[in-house]
Amino acid sequence: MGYIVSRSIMAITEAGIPDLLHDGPRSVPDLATAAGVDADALRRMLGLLESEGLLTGVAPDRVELTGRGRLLCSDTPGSLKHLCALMDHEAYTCWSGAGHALRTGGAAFDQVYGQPYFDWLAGHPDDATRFHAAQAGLVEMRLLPLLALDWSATRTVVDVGAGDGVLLHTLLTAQPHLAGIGFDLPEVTAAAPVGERTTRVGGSFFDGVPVGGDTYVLAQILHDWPDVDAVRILRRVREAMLRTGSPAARLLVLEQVVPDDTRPHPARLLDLHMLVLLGGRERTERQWRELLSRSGFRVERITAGARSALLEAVPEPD
Ligand SMILES: C[S@@+](CC[C@H](N)C(=O)[O-])C[C@H]1O[C@@H](n2cnc3c(N)ncnc32)[C@H](O)[C@@H]1O
Repeated sequence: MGYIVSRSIMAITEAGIPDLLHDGPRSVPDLATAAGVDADALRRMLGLLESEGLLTGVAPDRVELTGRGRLLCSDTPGSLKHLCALMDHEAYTCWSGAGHALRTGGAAFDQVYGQPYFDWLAGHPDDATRFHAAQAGLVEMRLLPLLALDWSATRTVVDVGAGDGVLLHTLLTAQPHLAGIGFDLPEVTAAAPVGERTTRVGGSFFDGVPVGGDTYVLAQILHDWPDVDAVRILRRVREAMLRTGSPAARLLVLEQVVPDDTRPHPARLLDLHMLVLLGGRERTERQWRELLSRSGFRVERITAGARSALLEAVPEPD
């Protein structure tokens, strides 16, 4: 019955309740009026979330967020509000096909919606806008390991699967000597804002990626795909790097690393979500090393980050 908790968190967040509690405690009727929701239903949902440690004070009618609950506010550093938007709608509905994923090892989304997720997004621009905005909202934490790197040997960075381009924009703002190429599907690049010193290029990374970069970034891309496709993407990136011939060529992969032990870890949940949504997977360190080696890369370093690990690799020569 865990989804009753997660659906309640999504409903409360979508109704804007955490932001209404941002400045301090409020009564349930006051909150219900401000959010335009039913006061009795709100009290019962808040009661559940109080027992989950997200807030306090439902019975005395002085509702207040806890530190965990604050993660649902828009302006909390590392806010998870965007994750709620990302896990809702089609990302939630496709879990009704979890049995299909279990039987076949492939995406449940394709069975429930009749086509692969990124194809479906291309035909549903409003959902695509929500998806890319939610991804962009999570970039702030995702790119922290990138910002800590030495960028002095890089002139041009190619963000492969750049989405809205927020990661590239933030990186270029922090490193004013860099130019950027944001590469994604044509319909995504067409809808994305063009930042300063940035070129947008549309195409599929299964056909090839732009040449001309010293550093190539793959942020939350490879986990969308099973190994056979991830290797195809990595080989395309390596081809572009070898054709460019930059002496500073490096690949930066921002992804989860699934722990080898049995302790609970968000990467385990994301691993199954990638399976059900896309037929993809999260990987252990050993699996990452094997995948990159099979694709012609040598892993130089793996650094743990707050929300994503950073894998640094260089292309092996032909
Ligand atoms: C999980 S999002 C990651 C976005 C971004 N890198 C980030 O960290 O927020 C995956 C991205 O891959 C893009 N994508 C999917 N299939 C693609 C393809 N065949 N060629 C290029 N980009 C693709 C999607 O449009 C989406 O922007």
